[in-house]
Amino acid sequence: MEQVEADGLRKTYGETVAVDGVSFSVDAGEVFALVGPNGAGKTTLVRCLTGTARPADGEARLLGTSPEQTDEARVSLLPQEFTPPERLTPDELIGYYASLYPDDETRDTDALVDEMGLSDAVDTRYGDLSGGQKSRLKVAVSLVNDPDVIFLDEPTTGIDPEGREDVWRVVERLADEGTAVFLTTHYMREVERLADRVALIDDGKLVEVGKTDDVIRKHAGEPRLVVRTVGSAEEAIEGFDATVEGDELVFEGVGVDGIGDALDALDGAGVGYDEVRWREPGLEEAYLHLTGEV
Ligand SMILES: Nc1ncnc2c1ncn2[C@@H]1O[C@H](COP(=O)(O)OP(=O)(O)OP(=O)(O)O)[C@@H](O)[C@H]1O
Repeated sequence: MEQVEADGLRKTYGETVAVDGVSFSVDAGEVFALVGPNGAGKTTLVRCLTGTARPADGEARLLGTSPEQTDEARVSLLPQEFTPPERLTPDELIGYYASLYPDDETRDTDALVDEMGLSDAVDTRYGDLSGGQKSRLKVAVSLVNDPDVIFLDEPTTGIDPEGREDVWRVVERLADEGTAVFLTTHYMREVERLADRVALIDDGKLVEVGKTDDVIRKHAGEPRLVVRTVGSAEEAIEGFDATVEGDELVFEGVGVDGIGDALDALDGAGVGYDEVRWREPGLEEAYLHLTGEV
């Protein structure tokens, strides 16, 4: 079932068109990622969908109704700018947010604290937590009401890799349990790991929406084998379908199966090399192509 829908959504601030005719939908159990450059319109789009940037033109629907009429207890929003009071501890903060909802509609808060890796810090004041602990606590707070739809606006910014992994596991579990997750992020690895579908917004418009794998296949370009030659790359290139970049030979379009043959051919031609790199392009490359940055 479609939990979030945008149909021709448009939001202006004076002369600025922050969101410009955006349409898409997010299903239950789906992780939908929104990516785009700074100022592209991501936060504004989240605000239109959650009813905090109104009025907007076009239509936004949340759990089948307008954002203003949606049952708030079934929705959660973790905004970028959420800053809890410095003096509250995780225990107090989570307890406070849990108290805003009926008991049977909240998660087990001890389990939540544990899952977010905060058990050792439950009594530490927010102001004394590390940056990563603060971010994980904010995600934990956004989960207390066990929402059917959750909007996470850059939830892992400033978190170390281990803490990010904790957040990712929670997001995966949420989606497995049927929650619709709307995620904005600047980390393409996060999207590759979590998102069923990705939308790229640039200058207020959706430039691409699709399954993450399809978007990568369509826009990321070819894999590259890069070989650093011992002698001159200019001389070594003779007879090879490659290009020279500095002291390296670059073979475009060589898949993982082709690496052995390419190196055998170099060996056969007596070309020495001391470093070989191969990379399958991912969402990062697709993003850069789509935003015209390469
Ligand atoms: N309340 C507002 N008043 C005026 N202009 C705004 C307002 N909110 C957003 N904008 C403008 O709308 C555009 C989109 O901003 P938005 O914050 O949605 O981008 P974003 O993609 O979330 O950026 P970032 O990745 O930096 O968080 C920007 O030009 C911004 O300056």
